[in-house]
Amino acid sequence: MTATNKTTITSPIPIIDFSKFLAGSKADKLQIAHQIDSAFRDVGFVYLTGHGVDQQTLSQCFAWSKEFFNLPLATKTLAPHPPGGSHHRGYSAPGLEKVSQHAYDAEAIAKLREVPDFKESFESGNTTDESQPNIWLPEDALPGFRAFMESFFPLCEALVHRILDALSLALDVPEPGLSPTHSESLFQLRLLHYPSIGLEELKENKRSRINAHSDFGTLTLLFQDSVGGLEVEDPKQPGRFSPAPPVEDAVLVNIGDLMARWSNDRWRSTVHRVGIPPMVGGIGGKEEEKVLVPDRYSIPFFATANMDTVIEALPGCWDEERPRKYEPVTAWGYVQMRMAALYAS
Ligand SMILES: O=C(O)CCC(=O)C(=O)O
Ligand SMILES: [Fe+2]
Repeated sequence: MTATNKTTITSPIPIIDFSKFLAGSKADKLQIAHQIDSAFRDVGFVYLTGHGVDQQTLSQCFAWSKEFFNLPLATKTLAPHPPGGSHHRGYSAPGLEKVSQHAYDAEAIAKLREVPDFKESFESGNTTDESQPNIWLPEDALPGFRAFMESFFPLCEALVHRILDALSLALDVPEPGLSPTHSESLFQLRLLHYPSIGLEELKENKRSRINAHSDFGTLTLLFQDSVGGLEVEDPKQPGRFSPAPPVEDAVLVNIGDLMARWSNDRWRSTVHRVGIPPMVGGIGGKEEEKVLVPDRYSIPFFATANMDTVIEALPGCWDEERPRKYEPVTAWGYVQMRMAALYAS
């Protein structure tokens, strides 16, 4: 089954009922693990329903996100994201971060930053992560926000671990599988707000929502509101994008670059971007002149492996016919290289 939403936008991304993995028999678990494996091989993305994070909690998370971004700029900047890319926590105002696709030299990064992403974000990590302490607003600026985010974080963390269990089963990674490689809290919960913007600005590429990029960790969970606009590149036809519309009760899960490398490119780290939503004439929608593209809110949760994990081809991902393609690298060395490109100095 592939994804369709209420306005029948079709997408190449399959929808899988993860409750059959979470609570099913051994045979059910194996079946779901193989389905996820095949989605990650084909498109690098999968929708999971029955993922165990309840809808009410998710609605609350979106409501908190809206409240946060509705605060005056002067208040939001009381939790400022530090300059540079090594401490990825706190609030980033529109225009600060430009997502780049494998551009490491200063000139290439400067060029990408000419079309600013028009979005603002708030990042938080695990409360126990001493390498990147969280940066919160003073409690009285938005009472309850911190407590909610601290309670939402472990729900996403738990889901990532169960998806890693499924992947371990698919590859026959010996017990305890991949889950322990994510035991040290290198996760990042991001609240994203794309403010309402004139359609022409997006069409004429004066500003973008989020530029085409791949994620650079292992797995990303993405919860999105009903606005749409997320698009994924066809791995077989670079430059051709199809919609990844919001699907009721589903979390979208995708592979990041580190996991693609770890799997010896069995799984794809697919390029994606946020463009004009179908409802105002984006890919898959009707050509209609509306002046304003509505606000979009999304909540990605990024996972990566413990920094000392040596990333070298996983079992089941290489053999004589498919030799190992990459030198071993630690997760930390790899992430640092990618982060440096995010915030040009
Ligand atoms: O807002 C979205 O749906 C996409 C966000 C995203 O791709 C990212 O933050 O890496
Ligand atoms: Fe992304």
